[in-house]
Amino acid sequence: MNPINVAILGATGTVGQKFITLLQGHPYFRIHEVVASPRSAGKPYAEAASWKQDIPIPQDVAPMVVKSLEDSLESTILFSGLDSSVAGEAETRFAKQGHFVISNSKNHRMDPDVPLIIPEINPEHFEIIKTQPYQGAIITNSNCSTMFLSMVLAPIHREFGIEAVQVTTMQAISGAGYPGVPSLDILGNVVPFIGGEEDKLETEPQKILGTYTNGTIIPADFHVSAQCNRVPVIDGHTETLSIKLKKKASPQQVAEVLASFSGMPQEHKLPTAPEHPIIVMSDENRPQPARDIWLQGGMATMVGRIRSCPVFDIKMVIMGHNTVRGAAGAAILNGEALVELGYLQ
Ligand SMILES: NC(=O)C1=CN([C@@H]2O[C@H](COP(=O)(O)OP(=O)(O)OC[C@H]3O[C@@H](n4cnc5c(N)ncnc54)[C@H](OP(=O)(O)O)[C@@H]3O)[C@@H](O)[C@H]2O)C=CC1
Ligand SMILES: N[C@@H](CC(=O)OP(=O)(O)O)C(=O)O
Repeated sequence: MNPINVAILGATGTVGQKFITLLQGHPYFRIHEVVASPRSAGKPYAEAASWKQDIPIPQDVAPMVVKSLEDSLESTILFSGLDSSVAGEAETRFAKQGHFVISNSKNHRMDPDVPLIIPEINPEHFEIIKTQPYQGAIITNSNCSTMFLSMVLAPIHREFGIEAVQVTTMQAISGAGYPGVPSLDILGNVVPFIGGEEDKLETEPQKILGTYTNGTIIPADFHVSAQCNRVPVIDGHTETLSIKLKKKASPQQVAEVLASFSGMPQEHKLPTAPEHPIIVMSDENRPQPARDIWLQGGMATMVGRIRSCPVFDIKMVIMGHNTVRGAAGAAILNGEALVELGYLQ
């Protein structure tokens, strides 16, 4: 396959930098354009970005002149890590122009004709892009905490049915972008509020686990109650859950269903797919963000402490890399699925 040219929208940001890192040597995609705010536009990328990754800025990207949202773009796929203040209007405009926009931003996630894709769970939802009034399309991935939550709820819901979920998050500071949360607010502290986050966790999983019929996504019918906290961890969102099941199951049965879960990315061996999307850990003090986020290249959801809940039925701890599986890696996997399933004609 000839490499497909891609642009990174919001290329200088936390998610944008992760896109650039993860796309090095990608077998399908080649970075052709980088786009950011008027503050960065016109500068070489290396000068515009406050680079925070563990590898140097790739040599082919460093001298690229940053474009602005007003420029016309040449790339087929636009991976978007745009600030949500500008993502909504810009992504619509680019889709109208014929680009395939694969977005991390919240703006279009709940639009009725926009799929909210986790390809292990709902690749059939891609079909809805045919109903969009654009020459191109908009495809979204979920909020980062929703990603790990949905990944474990999907196999449990399929096997046992879910009535209700209570989730409490401990979210890393990289989730707030750069420069993000001031150091004096977060060092030695926990902030029990992340604007808009609880609403996303309470609505996005039902759309992802919903049923696609006749051009509509009918949301799954369980309730989620979420409480979200920012904690002084650099990368890795941890969540504790209690789940009320429709059909009773033992912790052992739940663990088996989670450990054996896989989907379309694994069947098609997509380049960014983790071999095992869910890793069930047996040590009683795992998963931990400082130890476990890079398992399966940062693309897995780690699960531990699966046990009975005296109030609901089952409780557990889950964790994943928020800027990889929770953001850039998820969007790249969606791009690979889009290509593999033949939607990019
Ligand atoms: N961090 C995470 O873990 C996750 C983030 N997301 C979402 O991804 C998106 C990006 O997040 P993140 O990378 O953390 O944020 P950052 O604040 O780190 O980066 C924001 C990016 O948007 C660009 N931008 C800001 N204003 C404009 C503008 N007026 N025109 C064009 N570009 C602009 C910035 O460019 P410049 O540098 O020039 O200002 C920068 O490249 C957000 O919508 C966020 O909600 C989703 C899931 C997880
Ligand atoms: N709000 C998330 C990151 C994020 O930007 O989410 P969303 O894309 O849903 O706005 C966090 O703070 O960790």
